[in-house]
Amino acid sequence: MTREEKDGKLLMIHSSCFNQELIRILRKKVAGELLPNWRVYPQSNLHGNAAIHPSEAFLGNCSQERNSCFFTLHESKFEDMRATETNWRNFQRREIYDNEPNNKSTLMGWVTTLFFNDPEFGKNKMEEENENRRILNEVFGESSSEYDGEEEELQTFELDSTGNSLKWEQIKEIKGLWLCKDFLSLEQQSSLLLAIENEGWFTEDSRNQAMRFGDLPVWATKLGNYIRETVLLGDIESCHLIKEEESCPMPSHLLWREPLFDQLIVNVYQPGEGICAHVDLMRFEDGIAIISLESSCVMHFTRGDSDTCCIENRDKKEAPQLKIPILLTSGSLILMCGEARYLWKHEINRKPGVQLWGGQEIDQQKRTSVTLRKLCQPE
Ligand SMILES: O=C(O)CCC(=O)C(=O)O
Ligand SMILES: [Fe+2]
Repeated sequence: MTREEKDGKLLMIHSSCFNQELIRILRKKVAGELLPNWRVYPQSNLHGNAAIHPSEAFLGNCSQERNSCFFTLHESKFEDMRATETNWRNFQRREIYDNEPNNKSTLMGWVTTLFFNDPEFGKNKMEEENENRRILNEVFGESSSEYDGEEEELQTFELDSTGNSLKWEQIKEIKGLWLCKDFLSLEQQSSLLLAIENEGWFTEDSRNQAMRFGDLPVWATKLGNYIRETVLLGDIESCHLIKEEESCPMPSHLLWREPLFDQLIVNVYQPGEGICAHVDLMRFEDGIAIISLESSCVMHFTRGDSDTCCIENRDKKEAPQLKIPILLTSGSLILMCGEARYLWKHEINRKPGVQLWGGQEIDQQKRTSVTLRKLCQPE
């Protein structure tokens, strides 16, 4: 165990004006540059948000009584912060400001660190630790490698954030549809396929679909967390939409729900097999993710209600239905929110002659997809 893991440092970020911009700053500047191994998570039972070291040691209360060290960050001081990470015990308070060069900067929040090996702080009672761990598990799913039973599964699927931004493409014809082409590296794709294989769901050829509700396998929870990170860190291609909520692959009210996903479908398609045009059932909330593995395919989107298709076409008889093709390559992720989720049907027709891209027919092999959704809460 490294010193860092033993220390169980917890970095807590507080903000009264929590928004996407703050999260981006945190991800890029705090988690990405200063502490490359730290992750930013939402914190449902504390105010603001917390960045937690991957060892995800313990969850502590943020209070003066518990001897926490306060500091705040200022954009111009990041270099300085990197150099003086060990000085955080100095109880300095530094603040996070937005980064508008021409405007007066506004305070966006502040950061607190807790050092669990601090002699004063380290007198942790066992009970308290267990309770803290329970809360962590509830919020993030079990993730600590200290749990014996998970060891094997953890080894088969790791999604360590590189802290790098991945490119997101907004599909301009379909509001709420975003594509992240390089979501998973080749290595990550193989380890995800291995994790799926290890579930033993598809040992019989006749089975081509597996579903899980509620507690998802660890690898699926990790996948969900990684989706969240990728959205937060995302390199978003210049957008034609100006409204804040529409300029992000997942609106914040969906991105920060807990859990992000609690329903999983793995579909396996043999060449020629696909899925009919449909809108996903209303029992699922908004915000649906599909990860594609193995053979590429073209997914077609058509308006669910053709009457509302295009205003210009409404009066014309037999107006051609708008059909938008999206190429889903292996390792890609699409996110469907809002109109893309509710007003557009999606389908994969892998019959010969239909899977065309760039004027060429796609060479079809086996395709696997992972769909992650959140069940609606019962009324
Ligand atoms: O396999 C896919 O890519 C799509 C799956 C899908 O749309 C669904 O399960 O509802
Ligand atoms: Fe679907």
